Amino acid sequence: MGDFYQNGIITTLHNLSSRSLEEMEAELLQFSKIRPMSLVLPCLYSELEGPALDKIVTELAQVNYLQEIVIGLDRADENQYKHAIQFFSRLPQKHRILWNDGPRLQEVNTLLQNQGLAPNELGKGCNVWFCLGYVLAQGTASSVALHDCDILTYDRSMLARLIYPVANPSFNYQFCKGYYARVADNKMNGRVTRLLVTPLLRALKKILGSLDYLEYLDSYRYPLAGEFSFRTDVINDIRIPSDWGLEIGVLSEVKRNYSTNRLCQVDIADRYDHKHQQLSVDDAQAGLSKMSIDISKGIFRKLATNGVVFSTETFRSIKATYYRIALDFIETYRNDAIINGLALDVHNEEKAVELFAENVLKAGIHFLDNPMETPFIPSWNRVQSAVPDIFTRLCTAVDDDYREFA
Ligand SMILES: O=C(O)[C@H](O)COP(=O)(O)O
Repeated sequence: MGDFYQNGIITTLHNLSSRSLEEMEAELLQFSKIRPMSLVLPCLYSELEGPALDKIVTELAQVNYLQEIVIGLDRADENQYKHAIQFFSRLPQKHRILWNDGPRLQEVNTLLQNQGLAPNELGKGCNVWFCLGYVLAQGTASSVALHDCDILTYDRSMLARLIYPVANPSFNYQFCKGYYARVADNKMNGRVTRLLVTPLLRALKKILGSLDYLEYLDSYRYPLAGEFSFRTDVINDIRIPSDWGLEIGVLSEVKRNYSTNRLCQVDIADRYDHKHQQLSVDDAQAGLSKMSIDISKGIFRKLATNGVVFSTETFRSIKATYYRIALDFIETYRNDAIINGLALDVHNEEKAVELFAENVLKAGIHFLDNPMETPFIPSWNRVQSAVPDIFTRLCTAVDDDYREFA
């Protein structure tokens, strides 16, 4: 059991009791009569062959309060799509798979591309965007949860706790972010969150002063968590980035659209482990290196829309300040690890910080050189106004794929 401290400017919902999952699920089932709930699962075909997703599906098969599950399937050919239909067939809930690479959804994509409305980068952001469009098109869910498909420590209480704050009709939340400690195999993980995001936010506060946006982002205990939930109307007006800035981008968008007392975070698990990517020191287009560049660019871009003026010199100071603060954080993490009997490889931590420091500067310079570049996919409101029958096209494509191959 943790503490009950409220940090920052959004509500934190802690895990303070040993309340049974069954009791919580019984409540969720009641809520579902007033607020039908949907789950969105963005996944890669390779995750169907990995160790996490099979257990996730087994757990989800026991959930009785979900009205539908929408699975976004990336990087699958026809046979793999057919296999996916079979793989998910043990879900008793109504479920649909968006075969993103299939000819029907590709045709929808081309139509959007011709109007300049399609995502300009493939990946999780694009996958999530199409899934959310499909949820809107169905028009029946009023609360939606979304989580990653590589969670090795998944159990269905994660979903119950994640969706509860936006499912309980007596709560006023529009958006809720999950948090947890990424500790596994006796190690502290979450390298980008611990070593890039938190020290970068602290460095920016030191240089730019205590801006509302920075205080807000710093309130999230795990800003990069891929687990969040929201009321369906949030989808209409949200612009999400197609790159690794997805998580931070969603946090920025909900802050722009709602007052902070409609936003919260919830403790969803004691432990969390997932697939780990390479640091990728030699390739800025891959792994945690690309992630750190996309995230830094996303934060700088958002600060610019809040009136902050950047120059090469500012970015040099941000890099230097970030570097110093991040090194101090390594010491903090090291001591936190020691008191808990965990391992922490200080050399690897410093290697990551050196790379992230370079990338903070790279991201800054890139932003100055390309001020008009935007990874944002248009909101569904805008797409609907440009292509009024987009939802019918989307649903028809997904349903026809299913009919043809199921
Ligand atoms: O959450 C993070 O910081 C990144 O996803 C990297 O996580 P990892 O260090 O646990 O692989």
